[in-house]
Amino acid sequence: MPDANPETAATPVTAIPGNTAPETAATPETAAQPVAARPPGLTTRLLAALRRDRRPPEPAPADSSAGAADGRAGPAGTADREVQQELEDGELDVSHWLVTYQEVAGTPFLRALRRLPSLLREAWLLAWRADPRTAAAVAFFQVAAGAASAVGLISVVGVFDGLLRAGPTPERVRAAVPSLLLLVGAATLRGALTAAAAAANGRLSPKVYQSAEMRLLTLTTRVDLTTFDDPSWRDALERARDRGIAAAEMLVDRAIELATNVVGLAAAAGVLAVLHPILLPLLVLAVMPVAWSALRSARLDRQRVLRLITVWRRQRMLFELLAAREPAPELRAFTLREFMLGEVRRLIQVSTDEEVRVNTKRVRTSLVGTVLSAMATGLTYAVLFWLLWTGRMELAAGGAAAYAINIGIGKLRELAFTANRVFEQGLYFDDFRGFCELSRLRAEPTPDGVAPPGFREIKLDRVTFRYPDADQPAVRDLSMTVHRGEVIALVGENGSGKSTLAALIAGLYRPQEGTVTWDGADVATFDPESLRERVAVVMQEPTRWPLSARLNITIGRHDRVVKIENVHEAARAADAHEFVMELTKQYDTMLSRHFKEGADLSGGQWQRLAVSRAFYRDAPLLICDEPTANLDARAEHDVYERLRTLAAGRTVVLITHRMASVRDADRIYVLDHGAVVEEGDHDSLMAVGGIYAQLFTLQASAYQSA
Ligand SMILES: Nc1ncnc2c1ncn2[C@@H]1O[C@H](COP(=O)(O)OP(=O)(O)OP(=O)(O)O)[C@@H](O)[C@H]1O
Repeated sequence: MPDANPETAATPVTAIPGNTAPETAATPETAAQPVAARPPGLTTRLLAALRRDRRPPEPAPADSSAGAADGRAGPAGTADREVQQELEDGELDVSHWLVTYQEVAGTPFLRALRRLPSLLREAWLLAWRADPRTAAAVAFFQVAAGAASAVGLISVVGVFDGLLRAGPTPERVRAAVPSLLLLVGAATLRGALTAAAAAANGRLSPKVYQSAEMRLLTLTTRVDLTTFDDPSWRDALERARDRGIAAAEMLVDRAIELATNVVGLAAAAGVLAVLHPILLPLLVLAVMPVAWSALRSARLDRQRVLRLITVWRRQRMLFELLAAREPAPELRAFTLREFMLGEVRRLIQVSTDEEVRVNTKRVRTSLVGTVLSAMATGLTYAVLFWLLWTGRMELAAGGAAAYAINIGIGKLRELAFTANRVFEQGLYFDDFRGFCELSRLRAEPTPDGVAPPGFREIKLDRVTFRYPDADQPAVRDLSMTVHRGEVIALVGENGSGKSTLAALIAGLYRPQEGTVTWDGADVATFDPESLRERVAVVMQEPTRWPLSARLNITIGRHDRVVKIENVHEAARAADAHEFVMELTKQYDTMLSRHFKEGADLSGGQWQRLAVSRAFYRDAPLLICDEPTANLDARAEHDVYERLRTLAAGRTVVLITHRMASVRDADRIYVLDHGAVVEEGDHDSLMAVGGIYAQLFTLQASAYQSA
């Protein structure tokens, strides 16, 4: 899979073998200097503005207008410090990439090495779960290719033995031929097996990715709805989605690479051990500078990522802003194009400077490493010559040993790099695993009970519900009874708990205290899916599904065979039919500008579609959370007329701030701070002269004076 993250996309992470050298790694502080020395940019100020938005307004500094005018000086000059403070406070969290990279950069090699076996086991399990047959095939081909390598190496001994024995040259060549043929055969077989392994891995790799992606989505869609309001879960989701899925795939790929290197190395080491045991430690000695330089180089790379991660994140944010449709009109209206592009250029310059700086360092590292490596290899060969000189080794064995040393050094070098990558991917994969574990714990319970097809009454008994991390309950100690066929209205000021109460009635949230019962049966004993089958909801902010107009209605009951007359009926009931018929392809029009011939709708038209969807669902309980907030007066009137007709035989729970729309409701509940403070029909509530009467009179007088 191509890596979609700018962080990694911009990072050719595969370290370059031989890219060695002792280096004085720049500290993050020194590297951050060029970034900090620049004037604060747009994103910095955007972030600072965001922060200011969330706080009570403060008196503007005297020079604020000047600062805004030049876009650099004045209050913007303090923006970097403010944002830095934000980062330290954790308000603007950029940490999840940082955390992993810090961990990678700081983990000692030996500790990383100890983790390798468990990571390899994980990789194997991932591959096995995704496609056991292909995983087994990859393993078989890799091991067989390694065995063919070993045979090839052993045959080299025979070739040297034949060529270097005493006697006339034609005879020596003849003696070497069988081993040479074996060598060619082994090399051919190894090539074929490696190709087969690559082909099998080509099948396995996307399957691992898909299986990880599906696992993530399955668990995400199964969690309790309140989990979406839990910041730690969202953070875990972001980490798992951004890097975890790709890490699962890469972990398997890197693990296969590692296994291949291990088999190849074992073959070379085996041959060397047979030829002369002292050659084994010599092989390790020869490769040490290479392994060391590989790790140094990788560490340099990680430090670069650490330094640039915020810059890349800002770049990505700006890129999305510039390429998205929603901000496009404002970008033009405020003639922001050049200004924003200038900001992007500035960020690109920062990262380019850093890339150049690190690349120069890596080249220097490589140079020193190569010299050290050459010296160590020279030492290995010196010992080999000494063995030959003193007659401790045959000349033929010496030739084969030189060949095996060469191969072994290559394999060890690759091994060092691959082990490093497995460890790195393992850290990201831990994020994925952590998220899966967390989501399993937060999964919604699925009891065996099935909700009845209908109900006579729904009863809430002393229900209290609190959002995660909220100080106060959104609904507190609330009791009410809703009967079949009634229209119930929930009114109250913003934040009084109406939507939360509606979600509790719909079974979308489970109360922490108290019970919700359908004809006496606690809904907590029902499979939540079966309960929701009986409920239709018009959300306050209905989802704008990027599907055809027809599907936008029929997904209300997606498992029912579509009859076009039912679709039209639902659309007419919500006043949506007329405008849909005016679209280019009527009900087949894609409702997204991202598609060819796609159309977008106005806020009110989307709302009418949402109401149509709920009508089409045809459920005994209909919950409408401000279904007409975006509708014009006539459409609103029509929708309420139809709601009343539709309510026959059903129960409608209506939330609205338009008091005129609720006066015909059978019962009106007035909420305040999550509790019912008034209850009754319009006339009785007006007679009481409480909150309802005040709100109603206020709106009525506003209309009259308008
Ligand atoms: N997802 C959430 N996480 C945390 N708190 C929430 C969440 N949704 C709502 N709240 C809080 O719960 C309380 C009740 O919110 P709710 O949306 O139910 O009110 P409402 O009466 O429907 O408001 P409005 O009229 O503005 O739609 C408010 O204090 C709100 O801040």
